[in-house]
Amino acid sequence: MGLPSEVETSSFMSDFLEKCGGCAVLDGGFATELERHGADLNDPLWSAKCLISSPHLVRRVHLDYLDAGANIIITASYQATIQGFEAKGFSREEAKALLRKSVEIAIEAREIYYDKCTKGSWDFVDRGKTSRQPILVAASVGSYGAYLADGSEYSGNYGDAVTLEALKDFHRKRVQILANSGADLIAFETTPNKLEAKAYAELLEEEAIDIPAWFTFASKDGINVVSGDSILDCASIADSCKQVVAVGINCTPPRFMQGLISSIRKLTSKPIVIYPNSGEIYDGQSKQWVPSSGVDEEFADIVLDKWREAGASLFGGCCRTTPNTIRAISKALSNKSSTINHA
Ligand code: MET
Ligand SMILES: [Zn+2]
Repeated sequence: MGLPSEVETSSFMSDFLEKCGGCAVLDGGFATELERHGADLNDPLWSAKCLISSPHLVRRVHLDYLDAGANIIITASYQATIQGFEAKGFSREEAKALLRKSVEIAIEAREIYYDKCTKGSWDFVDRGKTSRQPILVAASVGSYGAYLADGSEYSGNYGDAVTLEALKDFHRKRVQILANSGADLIAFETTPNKLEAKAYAELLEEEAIDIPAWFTFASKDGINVVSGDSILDCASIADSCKQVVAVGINCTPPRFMQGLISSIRKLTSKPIVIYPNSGEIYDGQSKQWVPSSGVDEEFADIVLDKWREAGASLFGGCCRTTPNTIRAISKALSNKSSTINHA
């Protein structure tokens, strides 16, 4: 298959959003939900450990989020790297197979869910024609800091020795594999600094990656990304990259979202994707989530309205959010679209 035409890539997300009724629902905290099912993720591979030890749980969590109303599910590859698997004693080929497996499990969950919907609901059969809720599988790519598992994921501080070329080399093979795995898009998540965003953009271009991607950044202050780089600079790197079909924020307290969405909106006309965490703060030293001193509203209707007005159109949850969060988002959005349709 050749490169998608620019027109095809640029309409990918708007076409999908139209099919979803204007806004799409993402899944919620993946690792969080694995832990709620009993997985022990205290490991350098974090959630990717379950690709080895409990793939059935990975499938279970994808299904839980699909049942909750997600239109986009994100694979368990956030902290899955060839380097990380090799450090565990896997061969290079086995490491690559584990990366592919993260996508295969998500695709399998989508098939199971579609089957269940077709068999179980009259709503899906319309005069002999089966209409299905569109579901995308997004292959997760976490940052170099996530691989280091030393807290730099949330400081964005890699030191001067880590150059643009080093970051590109670190991510290159994984991105190639995920791009050819059957996933619909690549989700570059929790991006902590401008340098890594630039590395992703250049990689997509150099490797002629032929599936779309989104870039989401994390922020601790609602103004900059976690490294202190300006969100405007980061968003403009994403905006200039033709394979990027959405730009946004993840794993950031809900209270910062409105301001960040407004900033990003000034820089790009691409769809804006947001999936905040619960508002608690991750302490990289103790590897624990601690309550924050700020005030966070629930993901209630009213907050979603503000985020929509500010310009976002894809909504989900990150760490410490659960299928209940996603169910609430899905319900709030479908209430809105039925109000609009019946107006
Ligand atoms: N998709 C990842 C997860 O939910 C994002 C983690 S952000 C630290 O587990
Ligand atoms: Zn998160």
